[in-house]
Amino acid sequence: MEKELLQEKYPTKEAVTTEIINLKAILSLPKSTEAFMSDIHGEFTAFDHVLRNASGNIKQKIEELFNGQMTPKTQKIFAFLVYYPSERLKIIKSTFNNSDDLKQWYLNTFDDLLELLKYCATKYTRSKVRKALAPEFVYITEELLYGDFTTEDKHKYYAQITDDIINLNSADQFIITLCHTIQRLVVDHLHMLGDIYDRGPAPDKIMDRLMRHHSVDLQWGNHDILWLGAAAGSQLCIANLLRICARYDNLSIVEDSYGINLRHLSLLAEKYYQANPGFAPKLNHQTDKPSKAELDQITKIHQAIAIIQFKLEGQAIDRRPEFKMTHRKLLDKLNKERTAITLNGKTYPIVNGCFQTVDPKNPYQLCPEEQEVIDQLTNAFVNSEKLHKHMDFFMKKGSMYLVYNNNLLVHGCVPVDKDGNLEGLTLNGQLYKGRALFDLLEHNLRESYIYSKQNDDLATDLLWYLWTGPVSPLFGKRVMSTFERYFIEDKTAHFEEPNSYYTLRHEAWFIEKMLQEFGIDPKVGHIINGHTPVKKGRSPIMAEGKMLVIDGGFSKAYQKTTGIGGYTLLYNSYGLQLVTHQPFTTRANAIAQLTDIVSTKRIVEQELARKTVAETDIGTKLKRQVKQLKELLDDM
Ligand SMILES: O=P(O)(O)OC[C@H]1O[C@](O)(COP(=O)(O)O)[C@@H](O)[C@@H]1O
Ligand SMILES: [Mn+2]
Repeated sequence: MEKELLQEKYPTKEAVTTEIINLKAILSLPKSTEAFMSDIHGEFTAFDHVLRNASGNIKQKIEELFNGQMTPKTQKIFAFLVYYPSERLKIIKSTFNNSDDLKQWYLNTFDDLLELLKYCATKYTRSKVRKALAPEFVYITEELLYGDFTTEDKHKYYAQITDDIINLNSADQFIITLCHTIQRLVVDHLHMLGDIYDRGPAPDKIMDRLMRHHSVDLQWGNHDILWLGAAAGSQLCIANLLRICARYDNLSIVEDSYGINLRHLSLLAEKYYQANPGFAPKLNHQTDKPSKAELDQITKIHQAIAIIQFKLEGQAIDRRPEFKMTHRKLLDKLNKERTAITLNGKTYPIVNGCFQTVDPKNPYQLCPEEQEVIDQLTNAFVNSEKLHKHMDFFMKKGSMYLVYNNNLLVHGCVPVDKDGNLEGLTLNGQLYKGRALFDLLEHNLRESYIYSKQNDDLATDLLWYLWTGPVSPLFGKRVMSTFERYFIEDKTAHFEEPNSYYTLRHEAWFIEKMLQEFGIDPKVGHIINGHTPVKKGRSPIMAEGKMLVIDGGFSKAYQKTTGIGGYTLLYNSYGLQLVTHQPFTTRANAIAQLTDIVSTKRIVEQELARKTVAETDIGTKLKRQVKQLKELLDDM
């Protein structure tokens, strides 16, 4: 802060001294808990559950506090009240048949919740706890929380407060807000390492939830870029996004949640495409039950938008030779009959072909109806109010990477060659690699988002590059073999060669080098990635604990690969811990059966002494403020 501003804010010696004491007290508090999650892929209910149980932390705190006083079963019932207060209150209350018993239950529950809240609040200043309380209950909660119950008068006074809460019918609301405050205090800050969108059914609800979260940052994932790109007017992103929504039977997100009309696309699909097993949507058999007619329609839309995508990609590759992607132009490699394709000297038969709108003489040209459809869609995406609400938030809280408390947070990778040298992208004669590549891509993304009317300028094309380009840090593979996966049976043609980063990241020297590139002390820092599901039997902890991969498969489609339901990484004053979650079934089931999904917690790194706020990024800022205040005091 400027000296003049400080002087204005703290005009007297007393004011300055008080603030210095305040700040120093905060610096000596234990470091608060950060949670890291990644690759939620539209699985809102599982995500919401993990937020509510604070990645298993609430259960642990209840254990620490009430072991010996509550049986494990009572602890579980209590924990679920904290996670789902409204729903559990209804269930619990229905078990009482007289008001006296209910009143006793309320009194006991107030006591237990206040004790738990007090325990969770020890790390924070009173002012921070106050901010986490519902305004209408601040006064009462503070009285009960910090009150002195020793004298008889006081006792009466507190009994009066709790009586009033019950008699004025505020007991349920009081319990609900106490539970929410506990949820909020247990994890102080949330990092989301990308891929909120695609595959699962409710990314929009995740965004709504995040927008209400008290403290969050986001690192963009390759799938999120498709939605940011769509809002920024990138037709390539729109086509890819719609293709994936059709593939996972999720078109309703686009139509119902974001109000984008797909009628034109559907009419085009109906006109040109037929049933085709290669384009039948992947269904989540627990929740999806489309009719035969709906399935037919989705299958046709899926083909129509895939072909538009392949055509638009060919055009972009020609427009941007600097992307070095000519090998990804595939429509012109089909034989005349469109029954075979020759790639890298090898000919493969085509299965499930649907090239009826592809003109062999001009394969990348959209037919007039396709052009009309994609233009209409672009207009709809660029103008969707709800989409912009979510994407504005993504822009505000999001970035390509984040350096936070000595950790580097990146969704995918830092592109390198096989020897671990930084690999880059040359644009207008200049090579961008490492941190500069991330900064360049972020700069262009922000530019393109502001100027959403343009849809084939470099900044907009770079959004598509982020999704699929050979040196994209968010994608991390040489090619995305979407075309081959649809039309070629031979699995060898589906291979997507990963960047060398993914082999090298097992080695400590390499991670140290990458940390240095981002200005982080390699001795204490870590890299945290999402993006690549950690396969069954493999460890998410690599390079002597310096590299952590937290894509544990929140996405149902990937749970077979990972064998679990997802990871959360926690970083608190004691160190780093990795929490494994079991697959989540349904919210109703969790509430009724009290099924928690936390299974194990693994210590990644333990601090020798408990870490304090002084040792964090915020601590550094506060120390700077203390220094300035001391200088001010000297001048007074
Ligand atoms: O599982 P699907 O729907 O076939 O998608 C596979 C595609 O997804 C990708 O893995 C990208 O998505 P992720 O970021 O989730 O890995 C591509 O590399 C691959 O071609
Ligand atoms: Mn990803």
